[in-house]
Amino acid sequence: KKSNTLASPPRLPLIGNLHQLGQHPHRSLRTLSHRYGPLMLLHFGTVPVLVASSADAARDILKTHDRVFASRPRYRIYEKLLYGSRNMASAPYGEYWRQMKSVSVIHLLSNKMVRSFREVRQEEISLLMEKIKKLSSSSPMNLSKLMTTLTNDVICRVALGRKYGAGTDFKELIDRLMRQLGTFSLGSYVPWLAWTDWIRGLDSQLEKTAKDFDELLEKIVQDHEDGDGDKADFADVLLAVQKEKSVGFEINRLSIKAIILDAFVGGTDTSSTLLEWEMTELLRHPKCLKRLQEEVRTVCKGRSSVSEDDIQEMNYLRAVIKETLRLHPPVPLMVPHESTEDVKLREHHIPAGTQVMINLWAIGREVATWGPDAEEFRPERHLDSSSSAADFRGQDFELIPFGSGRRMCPGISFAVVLNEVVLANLMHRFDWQSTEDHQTDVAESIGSVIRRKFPLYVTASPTTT
Ligand code: HEM
Repeated sequence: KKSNTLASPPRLPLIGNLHQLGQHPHRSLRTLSHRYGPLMLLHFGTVPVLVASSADAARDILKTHDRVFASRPRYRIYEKLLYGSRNMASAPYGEYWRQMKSVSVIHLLSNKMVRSFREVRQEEISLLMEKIKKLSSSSPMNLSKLMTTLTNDVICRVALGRKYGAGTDFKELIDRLMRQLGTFSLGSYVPWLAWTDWIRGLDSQLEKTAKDFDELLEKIVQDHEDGDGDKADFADVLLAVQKEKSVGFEINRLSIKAIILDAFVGGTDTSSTLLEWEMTELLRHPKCLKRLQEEVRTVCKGRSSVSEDDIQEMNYLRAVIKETLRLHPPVPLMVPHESTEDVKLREHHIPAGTQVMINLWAIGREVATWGPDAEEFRPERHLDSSSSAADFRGQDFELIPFGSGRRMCPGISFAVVLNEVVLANLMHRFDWQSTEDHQTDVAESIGSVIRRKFPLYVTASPTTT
């Protein structure tokens, strides 16, 4: 292996390695990496794609050469659905992205803003608890759906100041958007095959979704301009930033809508998926469920709900969350990156314009890091500080479910606070049982956010203490 060409699985003309991705690319790519190594070069159509499948390879890309790999590929689907990629998540690396990011980090997703939405979280959790209580007396309930509604409602209130439930079909619209973003478009990789997308009718569907979404966002922003503006949701804050012109760049209407869109695209499915997998794994591991319940109930003895101040003392809760993020990173192949310059990576020459996929799912299951029981759900491993005290905030490359480096998820604090307090309340208030055939069901959906293939049905009974 002295040559400095990267290992590549054999490819077909035209489509390259696309046929090897299968239904679940994170799985197929891991299998390929066992044969071709933690750093391999594939071709999606004619596009070179570097695939990293180990913590070391991820570190080389996201830390050592962070700046070179900080851009995003242009996908037709993103261009169509996300304001010509003028949202933060799909903007190419450069001045525009930097400004969008600084507006988000300073004004929308800072710890101070996250704290300011505490009441929103509490209210929505109370509503969820009421709903579950009502449903608990009848047949099994669809917990997946309840989790989706909760995260949609929280993000709606935070971003837009109110829920868009009955009356508008906002939920259907988000659903449609997320489904289409996850659609694999052959035309993105084989440009001269773009007509196959057209034949599939994809293009006109994408255009319709983009138009529907834009009309809705336009109306919402308009409402905020006309309103009294005493609340401080994302739309209010962005309009104020626009007025002040204080960030040194003029944020226009389109950027405002694109940033709001980012919160929905980046925050809704990811957050509900994590809750879904946490409950799935806990139900499959009753001992863990019991231990977590005991912890939560001890800390919150005598109180009817868990508050955010209580979480501090819940070590096992944090271990359960970490373990779920390890085995089920909601975005298993991260969001694709692209290099902007030629670079030498471990003796290999990587030309500018190479796409990069980091297989977080494979990294979380590396035996070299996690030991022979890497495939097992065992939260205890995170309590035993000697073996692995890996944090998931981007410093420890064995566990980077939110990415790392310049493009790392800016919504991490937002997501973690919500996740902790929802899960703790679910544990505190109810006893849980899965319906039998779902006990072992860990089948996965397709798309870029990987949730359960089938909804999680459970029965709940209110705790008596
Ligand atoms: C459990 C929840 C979440 C997970 C697992 C998650 C994961 C990720 C990952 C893996 C990336 C890509 C990082 C990279 O390319 O290097 C990302 C990017 C991003 N996330 Fe999250 N995320 C979550 C929640 C959120 C929330 C709640 C928001 C906003 C309210 C958000 C907004 C974004 C944005 C805007 C980006 C793009 C950043 C950029 O391209 O510069 N995410 N997220």
